[in-house]
Amino acid sequence: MDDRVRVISSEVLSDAWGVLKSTVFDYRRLDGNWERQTRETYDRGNGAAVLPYDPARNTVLLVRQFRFPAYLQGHPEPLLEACAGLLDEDDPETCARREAQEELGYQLHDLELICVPFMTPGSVTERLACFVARYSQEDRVSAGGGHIHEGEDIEVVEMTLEEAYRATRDGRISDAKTIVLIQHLVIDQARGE
Ligand SMILES: Nc1nc2c(ncn2[C@@H]2O[C@H](COP(=O)(O)OP(=O)(O)O[C@H]3O[C@H](CO)[C@@H](O)[C@H](O)[C@@H]3O)[C@@H](O)[C@H]2O)c(=O)[nH]1
Ligand SMILES: [Mg+2]
Repeated sequence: MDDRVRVISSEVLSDAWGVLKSTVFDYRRLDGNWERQTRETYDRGNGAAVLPYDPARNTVLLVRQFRFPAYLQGHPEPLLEACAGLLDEDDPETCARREAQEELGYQLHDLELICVPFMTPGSVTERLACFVARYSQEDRVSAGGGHIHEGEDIEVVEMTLEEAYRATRDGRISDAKTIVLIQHLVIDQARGE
């Protein structure tokens, strides 16, 4: 795309938790004509998410936490999500393991990278490395719950994969990364993998 995009100018609108920029650029359309556009982008780094699965009991581990942006949108309750975090300085797998210890209180095995989607490509720069992993009850190392001093207030929720899938259908789970990972496990099971 480098021959179809020419950045003209970029302005930082906010540099607080993340960096919000407004960029003016010329874009060459499919018909060959150049068009000037302005787009805002929000960059707060990349992240990793992991859905641990216990094949012996057919269960998954999730976190339930308050998300202010979802609350603003009228979501009545804390969100049920796959455990996730921002990479900071870590590679995606190290981040996923770290977040699983901090938020879930579990040490995970056999992490498998499923996909690295853009979650909101129209405005947010972030890519999210999505993993599944294996766990058993013996892998519990702490109560989890996240960092209190960072305002995290996380409940660990275990449910059967079947129940989690039903929750993606009836709206109890409405977080995209979580839906992708649950569907991945369900499809693998249906294919006998
Ligand atoms: N002070 C402050 N803290 C913030 C702000 N925005 C988020 N935080 C806090 O910073 C912490 C970040 O925790 P992580 O576990 O590292 O990230 P996360 O919020 O769970 O993000 C993950 O999930 C997102 C949503 O699905 C993903 O988009 C992201 O990639 C990541 O994987 C959370 O306690 C969150 O409340 C902010 O504007 N200001
Ligand atoms: Mg998190």
